[in-house]
Amino acid sequence: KPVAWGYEGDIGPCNWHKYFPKAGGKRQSPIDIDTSATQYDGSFKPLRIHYDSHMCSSLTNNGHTFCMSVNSDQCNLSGGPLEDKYRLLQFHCHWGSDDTKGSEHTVDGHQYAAELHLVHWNTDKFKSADEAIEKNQGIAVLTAFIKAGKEHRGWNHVLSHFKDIKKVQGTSTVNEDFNPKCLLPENQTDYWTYEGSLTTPPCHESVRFIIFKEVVEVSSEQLAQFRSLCVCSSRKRDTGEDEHLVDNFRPIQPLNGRVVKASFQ
Ligand SMILES: COc1ccc(C[C@H]2SC(=S)NC2=O)c(OC)c1
Ligand SMILES: [Zn+2]
Repeated sequence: KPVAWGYEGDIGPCNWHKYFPKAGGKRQSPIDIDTSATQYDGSFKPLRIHYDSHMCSSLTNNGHTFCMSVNSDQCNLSGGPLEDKYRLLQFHCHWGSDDTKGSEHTVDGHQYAAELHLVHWNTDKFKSADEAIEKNQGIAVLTAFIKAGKEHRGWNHVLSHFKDIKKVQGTSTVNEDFNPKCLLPENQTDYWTYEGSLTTPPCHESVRFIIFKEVVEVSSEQLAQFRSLCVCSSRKRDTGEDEHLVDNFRPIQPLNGRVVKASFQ
C-alpha cells in the first residue's frame, strides 16, 4: 500500500525520512545556489537539447503536480556536464500559493514563483526509466525558474488542458503540435549544475540538475491557473471549498560540501 506523503502536516517534508529513508541522505535536493561559491567549469561541451514536436503526450494531475508525460524516443538531451544520452520522460512544475514563492531551488536565498522540471533518464546506461530513477547518473533534470511578468504563449498549449485535469487523477491527451523546448529560456548556455536527488519521495539520489540562469516569464493569470488544480478528488473541505494544489515545493536541503558548477564565468 503506497505511503501517503504531502507538503504539510504530519505527512510533510520533515517526516518523509520516516517512510522514505533516502530523504535523509547526503545529496538531497533542492538546495540554495550561493552564486559566490559556485565554480566555473570550462570543460563542459555545449548542451544538446533535441526535442521533436510530433510526440503524443498526456497531461495528468497526480495530486502533487501536473505531469506531462512524453513518450517520444526523439526527445533527447546530451552534452554539457552529461557523459551519456538522456531521454525526456515527463515535465512538471512546482509553484506557490502566491507569486512570492513556489520554486524548489533558490538563488542567493531568492525564491521564484515557480520552477519547471524536464525529467530525462539515461538510455545509455539503463534499460528503463524505472531502473534509472534509482541509480546514480540515472536522471537529468533541466530546470527553469519562472517569475510573474509578461504572458507566455507556449504555456497556453499546456494550460488549455487544465480544465480536464482539475480533479486528481484527471488526465487529458495532448495531440497538438507542441514542443516543450518553447518552455525553456532563450539563453541555454548559462546554467548551474550539481548532483542531487528526486525532490519528492522516494528521494532517490540519482539526479543531475541543470538549472538555467535566465528566468522565464509567465503572466500572473497563467500562474493563477497552476493553482486552479485540486488536490482532493471529490472530498470537500469543511468549508465546502475544493482544496487547491499550491506550495508543492520541498524546503532547501543541506549542501553537505557539494560544489555547484557554473557553465559561465
Ligand atoms: C518514483 O519515481 C519518481 C517519483 C517522483 C518524480 C518527480 C519528482 S523528482 C523531481 S526533480 N521533481 C519531482 O516532483 C520522479 O521524477 C523522475 C520520479
Ligand atoms: Zn520536480
